[in-house]
Amino acid sequence: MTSSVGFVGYRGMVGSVLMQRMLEEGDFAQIDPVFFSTSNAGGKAPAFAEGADALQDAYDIQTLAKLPIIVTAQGGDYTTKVHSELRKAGWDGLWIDAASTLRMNDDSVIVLDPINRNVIDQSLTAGVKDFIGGNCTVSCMLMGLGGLFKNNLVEWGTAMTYQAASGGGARHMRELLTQFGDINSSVETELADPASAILEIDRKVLQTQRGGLDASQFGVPLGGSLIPWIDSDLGNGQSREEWKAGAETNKILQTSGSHHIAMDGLCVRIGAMRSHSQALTLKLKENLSVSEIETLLAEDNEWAKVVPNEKEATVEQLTPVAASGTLDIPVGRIRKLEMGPEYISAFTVGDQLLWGAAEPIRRMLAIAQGRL
Ligand SMILES: NC(=O)C1=CN([C@@H]2O[C@H](COP(=O)(O)OP(=O)(O)OC[C@H]3O[C@@H](n4cnc5c(N)ncnc54)[C@H](OP(=O)(O)O)[C@@H]3O)[C@@H](O)[C@H]2O)C=CC1
Ligand SMILES: N[C@@H](CC(=O)OP(=O)(O)O)C(=O)O
Repeated sequence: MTSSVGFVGYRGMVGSVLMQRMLEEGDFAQIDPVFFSTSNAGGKAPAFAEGADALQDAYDIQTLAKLPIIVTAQGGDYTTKVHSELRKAGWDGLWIDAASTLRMNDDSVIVLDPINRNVIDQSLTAGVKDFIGGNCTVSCMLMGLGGLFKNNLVEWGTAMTYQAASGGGARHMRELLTQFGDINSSVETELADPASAILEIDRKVLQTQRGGLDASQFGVPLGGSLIPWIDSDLGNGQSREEWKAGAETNKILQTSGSHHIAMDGLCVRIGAMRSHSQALTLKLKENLSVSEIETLLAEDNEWAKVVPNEKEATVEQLTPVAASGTLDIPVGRIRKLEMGPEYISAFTVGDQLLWGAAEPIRRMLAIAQGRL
């Protein structure tokens, strides 16, 4: 039996990855999809959805309200505008959303089922209606290190992130590539001549970075540089992206009281394309051996892939290039730190469009429909 589901934002970057995953998994076999657009109501439904009706207006509350489930990857502004109107109109369907807007509301659940399936199931039973995908960095960290977090073994942690351009959206990815191209062009002649002076190349590159690059999306050049601030300024020295680490980790795990896990760190944008990486320092509650830790991580979920803390394996398997386009979450560089036997390092990488955005909401839809 099929059931109707509304999809908003299906053609954006996150939405496209979501559609691709749903097609790969055959999810549409049990869904009667209704596609919405904020810009092209009446236009053709996407080609992959044979037989689907024309695009509906994503701001038409009456049409939306006929659906038992709405999945959106349209963005926070859309959620802010439409979600409250729908609820005010009495709609009590399930709202499954990639945007951060509703994440920390008391009546919403952050979904990452390999980590908090119990919370999701209890919430569905209790009548919760808003299920929201987590921040990409937080979701990827918990997928890689779930074996420690779920077993209540982490006292506190810091995450120093290396976040890809895709976190800003498609235009940011294009800007990064254009910058790389323009930097290369500015020294093309010198690069072709093996005898040219490297300091002259360096001078010209810097000159291009400082004045000759289009940086309208990121605000400052990212190609050949980095940006140590992501999302808004909370005014207390912390960025909003950094705040999410503690807030969302604890909400996903439903920690309370003495089980609260202090999580903080610095979030940095780097010139990677679509996988976010992070270097973690964790203070554990117990003195576990490295092999015990690796076993816990490897056994926690089928996507966490422990990479031995050796040079060759690390440089081959623990990078954005290795992780991008896959559901694997490589986790490595696990070793005891000088600070004491309970202090460990770890490094993890995850495709922020898959586990970081589309996959948790795809799976939430399957759970809500009893398919997972
Ligand atoms: N980027 C990320 O890494 C993450 C994003 N999110 C959330 O998902 C939201 C959507 O992000 P993202 O997918 O990057 O946003 P996009 O900008 O790629 O897409 C959002 C919407 O823009 C409209 N649009 C206008 N022009 C185009 C075009 N040429 N191609 C495709 N779509 C177009 C589409 O709406 P329409 O069809 O109605 O015109 C689309 O649904 C974010 O705002 C955020 O809340 C969550 C986690 C990670
Ligand atoms: N802020 C993330 C992407 C994102 O959309 O995060 P959130 O879903 O928490 O707003 C990044 O820039 O890498």
